[in-house]
Amino acid sequence: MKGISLLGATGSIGTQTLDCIRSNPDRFKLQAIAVGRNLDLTRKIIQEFQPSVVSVQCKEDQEKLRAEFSSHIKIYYGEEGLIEVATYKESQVLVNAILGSVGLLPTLKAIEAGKTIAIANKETLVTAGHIVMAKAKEKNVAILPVDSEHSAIFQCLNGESDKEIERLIITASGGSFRDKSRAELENVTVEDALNHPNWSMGAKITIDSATMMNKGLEVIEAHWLFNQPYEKIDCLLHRESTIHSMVEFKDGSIIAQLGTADMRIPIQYALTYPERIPTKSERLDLATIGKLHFEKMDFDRFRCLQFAYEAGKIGGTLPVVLNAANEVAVHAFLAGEISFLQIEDWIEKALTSHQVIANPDLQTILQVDKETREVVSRY
Ligand SMILES: NC(=O)C1=CN([C@@H]2O[C@H](COP(=O)(O)OP(=O)(O)OC[C@H]3O[C@@H](n4cnc5c(N)ncnc54)[C@H](OP(=O)(O)O)[C@@H]3O)[C@@H](O)[C@H]2O)C=CC1
Ligand SMILES: CC(=O)[C@@H](O)[C@H](O)COP(=O)(O)O
Ligand SMILES: [Mn+2]
Repeated sequence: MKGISLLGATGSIGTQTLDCIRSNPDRFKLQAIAVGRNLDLTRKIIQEFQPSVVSVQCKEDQEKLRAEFSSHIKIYYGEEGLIEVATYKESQVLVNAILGSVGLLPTLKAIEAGKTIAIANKETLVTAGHIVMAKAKEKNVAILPVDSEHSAIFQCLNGESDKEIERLIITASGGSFRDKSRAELENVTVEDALNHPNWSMGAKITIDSATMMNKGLEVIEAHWLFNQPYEKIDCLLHRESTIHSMVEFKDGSIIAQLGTADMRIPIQYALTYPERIPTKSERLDLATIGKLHFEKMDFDRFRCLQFAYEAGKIGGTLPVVLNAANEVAVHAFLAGEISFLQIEDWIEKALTSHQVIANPDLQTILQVDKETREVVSRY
């Protein structure tokens, strides 16, 4: 039986992880969960899965749940709670499906505690990939990708050594506005942006997909997970999201991973790796799909992707700024405070005004993250 700690249990990846656990009660036991503010769903999860540890975002909610549930369930809140969940002694695996850079610290603590990490949260690797991967190596801890593209690349690589790889090819759906010109983007609404053509996901990543920042974050994530230089990481527009990503090898062979747009497949693979077991997911029917389409990525059209490549290549604290500015700008867009195109303006302004610090330690990363949020919130 594999004990699982789950950060972000009430979210899109979190609830799909619960579905994988629910489908395999003989294999997995949900031991600990962290959630944000969705108490109604949290109550249901506690009743169904009876985790030993629960963490909520704020003290007020901790008090509410403490009054409702038996003292056998330990209820924490805030950063301390995230760490309690991530390092819970009965869990072998941490699924990091929380939103944003708040996922970094608990992940590092879980690595120190020797937990296997199933990582969906991109922000952890984007902001501190050098620290996370070094710590994982030191502690001999596996970092297993959940993000569909990275799971695809992981499966295509299947243990091939670095020197066999010619390039990684990350596919991109193009998001909600892939058929709009830049002029047409001037007046798009939040509702339009949240209408992803292929995937059902949380609001923030759906906006990232529309700006192409999601692909930018994935490029940086791939750089760290697969130890490849940015020059060997390409993106390809593929509107069907049927091929989740590919690897081209030295001999010219390209290996691709395909599947339906159902995150339960990569989530479950991270939980059962190296085994594969059945899922309830719909099967891919290529004869019905008929055709797959591919287009070159347009970096003028999708400026956030260009920003991410530049930030990744320069490195240091610049990816921290990229991520924090993006989180604040997307939040402002979702709140109706700025337009869609202002998201990239805010990110560009934050990047160009930042003095890069090379090889930052954890404290510096957390400080730059905090300062960037403060600065960008005042734009
Ligand atoms: N959705 C997808 O298909 C994919 C997502 N990812 C990545 O996975 C991560 C999660 O995405 P997704 O599931 O879509 O996001 P959602 O917005 O659906 O869920 C986010 C989760 O994090 C919780 N949360 C947010 N802030 C805090 C906080 N400060 N403290 C504690 N909990 C918090 C939310 O709690 P609550 O709702 O209770 O407030 C919720 O459980 C992101 O990094 C995303 O980029 C990667 C690949 C695919
Ligand atoms: C499901 C998943 O992994 C998302 O990151 C998804 O890939 C978003 O798709 P696009 O960013 O390609 O629109
Ligand atoms: Mn993805």
